[in-house]
Amino acid sequence: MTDLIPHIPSLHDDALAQRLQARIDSKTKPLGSLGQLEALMQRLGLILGSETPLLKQPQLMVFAGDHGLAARGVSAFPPDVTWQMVENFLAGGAAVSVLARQHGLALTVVDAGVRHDFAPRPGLIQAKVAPGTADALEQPAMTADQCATALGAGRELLATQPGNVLILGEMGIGNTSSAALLLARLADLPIADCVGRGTGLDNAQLARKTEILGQVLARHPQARSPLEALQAFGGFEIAMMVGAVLQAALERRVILVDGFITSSAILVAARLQPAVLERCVFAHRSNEQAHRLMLEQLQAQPLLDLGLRLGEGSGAALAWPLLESACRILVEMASFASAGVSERQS
Ligand SMILES: Cc1cc2ncn([C@H]3O[C@H](COP(=O)(O)O)[C@@H](O)[C@H]3O)c2cc1C
Ligand SMILES: O=C(O)c1cccnc1
Repeated sequence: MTDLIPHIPSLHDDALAQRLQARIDSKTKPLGSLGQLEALMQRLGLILGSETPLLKQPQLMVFAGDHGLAARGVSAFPPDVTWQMVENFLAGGAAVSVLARQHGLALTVVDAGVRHDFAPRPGLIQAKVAPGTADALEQPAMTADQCATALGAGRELLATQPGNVLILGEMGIGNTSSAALLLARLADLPIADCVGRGTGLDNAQLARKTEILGQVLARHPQARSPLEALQAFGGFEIAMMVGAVLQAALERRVILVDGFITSSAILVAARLQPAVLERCVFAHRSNEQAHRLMLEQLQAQPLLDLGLRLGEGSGAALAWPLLESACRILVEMASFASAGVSERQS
């Protein structure tokens, strides 16, 4: 399994960071006045290794999988919604489909483990490990082999994608449960702090979900390493995202992270290879309550806070133009010298 995990070196480069800062500060604006966008310019410049970074052929990849645990009623929606939404993505009707079209993002849906047979068509990658994970209350969601297969497939398929940006999205009824379990175990937090309403549970349903997830954690006391936790709690879409993220990090691509579930894949990847985080841009803070804690664990400053709680990659697609703006400003904006604008007096 460990040969599936590449070493991700740190991007630390003081000289480039200083050149980037000098370039940002030379622009025709008061120092620091572009706020968080300036930190984004630094980050994109360091990831792409340039003072004038160019974002090329961004790939929005929606990883989909079903969850055995969903049969326990941990979601407000039935498991069939997973495959039905995959059809909706491919037909161009989902929120993320609309946003991808608006921003010219290539949208690919990856069947990592949906309990449904899809007809092959453009925009769909068939990489099904199995038709859904096992019920984590009874056994690990995946076998060690399945977990390794998902990681390897995620790495391989990312390696065949063009461009230098990976935009993460996901679909899988029940997957806020997997994300909550991963957060609870890997950050050693109480499950009550990690659980959320997902697709819209009421108070009684939330209490039931918390109870079930507490039992799942108790069922797998030995699953403490990132890979053991991933195997125990699932799902296939999260495991495949971990593989894709590791490969993207290795190839020095920008990784644009969406909400709570895509962040859980980053949490696993970062616990395996911490320098993954240097390649990540966090699009937004989700309304799934535990995303705040998740972002703290990842020491992440999200760009947006719009009260979204959808997933699919929708928040990442909405944040995409900010990345484009950051690069354009670095490349196109005039400096005090080039524009002949007077500098600050004191
Ligand atoms: C129609 C519909 C579209 C969605 N698109 C994303 N999700 C989101 O909801 C699911 C996670 O919430 P839970 O853990 O409560 O099931 C994931 O599939 C996620 O992407 C959706 C959910 C629904 C119902
Ligand atoms: O933040 C997310 O990714 C999220 C939150 C609720 C439901 N589905 C996804």
